[in-house]
Amino acid sequence: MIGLPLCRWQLTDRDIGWFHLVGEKYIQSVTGYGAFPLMIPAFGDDLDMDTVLNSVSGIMFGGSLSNVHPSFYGDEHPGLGLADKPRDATVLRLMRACIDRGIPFLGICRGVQELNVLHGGTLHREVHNVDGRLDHREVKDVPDDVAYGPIHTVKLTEGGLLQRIIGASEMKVNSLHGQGIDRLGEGLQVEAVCEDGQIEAVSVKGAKAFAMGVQWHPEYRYWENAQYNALLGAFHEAARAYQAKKSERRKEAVAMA
Ligand SMILES: N[C@@H](CCC(=O)NCCCC(=O)O)C(=O)O
Repeated sequence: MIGLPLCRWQLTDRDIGWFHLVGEKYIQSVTGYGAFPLMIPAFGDDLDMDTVLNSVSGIMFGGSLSNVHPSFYGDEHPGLGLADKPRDATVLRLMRACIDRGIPFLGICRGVQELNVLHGGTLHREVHNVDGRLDHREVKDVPDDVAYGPIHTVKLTEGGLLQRIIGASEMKVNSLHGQGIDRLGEGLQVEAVCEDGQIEAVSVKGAKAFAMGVQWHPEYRYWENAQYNALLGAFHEAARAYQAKKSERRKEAVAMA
């Protein structure tokens, strides 16, 4: 079972409460690898962590139109665009727990930004307004497969985990984000950098399990892109290994009882 943390949005003006949701492409990139998605509500401090963490063999922190609220990286200026503090609070707890317990995880787009913030890093509020940076935002008024098509090149860190998974020194990726990593969080390893210098992928140094975030969207039609498929496949492989170890430990505990 792969956990998918949900966003908490208001979809109607009617007073019928909030909606907790995730894009279907994230669900498909779980079921497509033979796993089942566990939807994790954005309950923040009220989330029953033990139930979630005991159920999953990995967590995929997907993208969202909302931005991480700057108060989570020590900036008290108002946020830009859509906020989702319940998701921020939930995800930061979950990621911390994954790292502590050695549960494999993959952060995608907003997910890599959350990983950086968890490690004390900061975000550029608008990458396109940083000197020398490309515009990393979604190209509007084009078909979906163009908007989500590979648009710029990232260089993979020589000898890094991502480079070993992909088996190349660079790859072309899609780009649909306004924010991005500014100051790198402590304990993170840069895994990929865009041609304009923007950090595009990081992993947790010395992690007990797969612990990586990428700024692009490997879940978008991953079956048509061998490199996206390799990345998602590596995450799912780590989740299967984690699950096998967990089952083994349970069997041993039963045998000892
Ligand atoms: N809002 C942040 C994060 C961008 C992001 O995660 N986009 C996802 C778009 C929808 C999707 O395909 O899931 C930013 O702008 O940097």
